[in-house]
Parts: sequence; C-alpha cells; structure tokens
Amino acid sequence: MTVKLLNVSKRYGKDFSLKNVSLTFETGKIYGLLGPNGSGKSTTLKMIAGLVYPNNGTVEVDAEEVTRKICKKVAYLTELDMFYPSFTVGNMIEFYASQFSDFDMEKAENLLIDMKLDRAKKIKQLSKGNRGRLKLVLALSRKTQVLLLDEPFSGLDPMVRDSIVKSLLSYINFDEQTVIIATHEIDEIEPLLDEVIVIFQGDIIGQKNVETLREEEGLSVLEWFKSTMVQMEGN
Ligand SMILES: Nc1ncnc2c1ncn2[C@@H]1O[C@H](COP(=O)(O)OP(=O)(O)OP(=O)(O)O)[C@@H](O)[C@H]1O
Repeated sequence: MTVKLLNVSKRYGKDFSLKNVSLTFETGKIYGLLGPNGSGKSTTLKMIAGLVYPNNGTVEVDAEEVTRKICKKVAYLTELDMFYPSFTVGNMIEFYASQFSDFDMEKAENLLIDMKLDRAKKIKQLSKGNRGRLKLVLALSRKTQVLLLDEPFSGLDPMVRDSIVKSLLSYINFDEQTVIIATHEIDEIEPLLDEVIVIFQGDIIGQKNVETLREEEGLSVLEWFKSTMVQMEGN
C-alpha cells in the first residue's frame, strides 16, 4: 500500500516543522526516517497516522486522503506512553483486540513470549524498557498494511536491542507491509532498512537505497548520515 506526501507543509506558530515535503513510500519496503532532534520525523509519522493535518499539501494512504479514520489501515507506535496505568499487560492486549478488528491475538501471544512480558503485570509496575516492549507487541500484532514506528527502541537496553531488531524481522509481513521507522538508533536498525531518508529542519536533505549505498559508495547508513549532516552544518 503506497503512502504519499505531496508538497506537505506544517507550521507550528511561525516555525515550520515540515517545509514542502514530497515523499513516496512503497509496499514491501522498510524505510528509516533519520534526523536530529526536532527535525520533523514525528510530525511526518503523525501526519500519516491522521493525528496531525498539513497546512498545505496532501497526505494519502492507498490513494485515500488521510483523516482520523486511517487508523483502520495504519498501526502506529508512538514515542509517548498512551497506556491506562491501572491496566495489566493482558488488559491492554484485550483492549487493542476490541478496538482493532485486524488485531491478531495469536501473534500477540507469541510476541509476549518473545518479549518476555508477563500478562498479569500492571502497566504502572513495568519498567520503561518493558513498556517499550509492550508498545512493540501492540503495534506488531496488527495486520495493517502500514506500520509506523516512532523510536521503537527508546528505553531498551543495548543488550536486547539486537535481539529485538531480529525479532522485528520475523513479525513484519514483507510482502504486504509498508514500514516506516523514525529513530536515532541508526546502527541497530541498519540491517532492517531498505531505504533511508534524512530530514533536517523540516526539509528532506537525502534519500538513499541502503544496498546501493553499501555497494556503490561503500558506506554504512551511519557513515552516510553523518557525512550528510556535516555537509549541512558546513553550509
Ligand atoms: N504540538 C506542537 N506544538 C508546537 N510545536 C511543535 C509541536 N509538535 C512539534 N513541534 C515542533 O516541530 C518541530 C519538529 O518536531 P518533531 O517532533 O516532528 O521532530 P523529531 O524529528 O521527531 O524530533 P525528536 O528526534 O526530538 O523526536 C520541532 O521544532 C517541534 O518543537
């Protein structure tokens, strides 16, 4: 399912969060959205999720202009916690299953085991890292064609990040899903990515195919990202 931003601008007061951005995300690919703090990564994802509307331009998912109703087609893992603290892990799973008809209970049960989460634990008793794991369980258990992950590794310790990146691979449906991941953890995420996009102060300043980058330029994503940022700072 194609996701398209066409000449999208978003202003907060007099400051731009996105400036005339056009991007196309294709089915079956995993995109990394990279950029320094405050560059517009989360704003881009929120627009695709129908949580923020552009001042100019259009955002489309599957040729449908995005409104709040798009949540039926788009799974979104936010950087923020949006849990009911008195719920248990199990309650939260049941709540999601009741909200989204595409929620796959079997997948959720497997993910809970993989993520070593206890169904009976109250959310307010979970550590930050375990709340991060629960967010991943909730987003990955939906059978949507678009999956948006905003800082999916936030709060996870470096020792488990690698294994979680690997388990992500087994839960993404590559034939059908378009996946967009906004992150600062470039090294960890690199093995997952097909395409990388760099946003800087609301502008798209670079886009590359990861394989081409490695084969033709001999660069890792992190090396390319750093050189792109150095060029911007030199201007
Ligand atoms: N609700 C809001 N009200 C006012 N300004 C906002 C709001 N949301 C975002 N912004 C501003 O828009 C710009 C882009 O923010 P955004 O959260 O998209 O960046 P980001 O790249 O995701 O940053 P980070 O890496 O720190 O999460 C920032 O300058 C931010 O302060």
